[in-house]
Amino acid sequence: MTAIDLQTIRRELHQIPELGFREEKTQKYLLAKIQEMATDRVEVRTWRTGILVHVSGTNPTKRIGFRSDIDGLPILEDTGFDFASTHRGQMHACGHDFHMTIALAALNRLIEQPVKDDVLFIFQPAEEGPGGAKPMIASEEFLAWKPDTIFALHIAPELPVGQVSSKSGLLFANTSELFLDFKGLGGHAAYPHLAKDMTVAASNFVVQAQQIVSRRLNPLDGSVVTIGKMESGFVQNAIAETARLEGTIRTTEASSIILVKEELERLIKGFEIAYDCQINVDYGANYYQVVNEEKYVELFKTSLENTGITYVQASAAMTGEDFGDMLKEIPGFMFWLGVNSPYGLHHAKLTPDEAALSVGAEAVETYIRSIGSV
Ligand SMILES: CC(=O)N[C@@H](CCC[C@H](N)C(=O)O)C(=O)O
Repeated sequence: MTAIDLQTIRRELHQIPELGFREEKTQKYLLAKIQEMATDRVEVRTWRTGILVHVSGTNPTKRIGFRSDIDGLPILEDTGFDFASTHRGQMHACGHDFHMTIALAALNRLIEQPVKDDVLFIFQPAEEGPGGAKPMIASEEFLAWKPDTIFALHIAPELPVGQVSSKSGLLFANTSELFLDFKGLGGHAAYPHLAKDMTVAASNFVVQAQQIVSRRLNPLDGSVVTIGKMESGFVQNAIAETARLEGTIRTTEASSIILVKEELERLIKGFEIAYDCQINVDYGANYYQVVNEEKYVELFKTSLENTGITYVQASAAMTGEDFGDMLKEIPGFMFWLGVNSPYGLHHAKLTPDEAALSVGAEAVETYIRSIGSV
């Protein structure tokens, strides 16, 4: 595939972002591209909205897995691109359009020039939520082709094009989604003393929850509680009877997720008394931390030595990834790919540089060749 093809594919995918487990158009698009390049060495299976592509090696002793996530986010795009999302309110704001394009490019090269080992390309749905990795790796389709080692990449807006980055050990945090529904007694805006105002309760809850991180957890353990969405009431002159908070918990220690949840539940009990209301909590999806195995990070670093790609040491980040659930079962690693965007991940103006597409494809192909041809 030429640089032009990569740009076209990325732009076409960018226009059709879909939320987790609803990636029907994306799946159809990917299947058509895979079909164009398939030979008798290639077998394809679908799992829900995901796809598994198996490329048989010439003399296999193991199977190498490369995973790309395929879903978008519920974010209203504001890039001004002439190839912006055609699905209003949904955007590839986490670079999964890049991840898929790079996977297709590497797949194409591996089909044209196979290695000794088998290679499995995994197009996984629902990374942003509710989590596709766990159910996918438990599926019959996946288990039939379970890789011996696995890897994945994620775009890094803050790194320049031409740079990749990783580390052994912890790369990404443990996560848990957080959904809170408040129910009190609504009323007229002019009579606050006769109502139980859920806007005030939820607002105070957001502030108090921040103190779990600063006052209840060991400061040496990294943790984050972020409320990304808040909704309450219907009109400016009525007291809100309901409120909803949506957020996420992140910790660098798997056990700290439990502590944060215990503290949240204490807070909930206190708020129910203080604000005379009911609060329902739902923890949604949980992802296990991404832990890279040193051996594979070293092999990756070595594989890049004769390319123009620069490897730099990463620090752990509080981002989450359900790829952590794959790495818990299958040894491997994940790396960051520099894409030099002035706006970060999950921003409505994320603008990764398309020059990074060929860098990503080269890094993936080079690594597979280096461990799959020996
Ligand atoms: C790389 C990245 O940005 N991943 C997401 C994963 C989201 C998990 C889940 N929906 C949650 O918010 O806990 C991230 O936000 O880090």
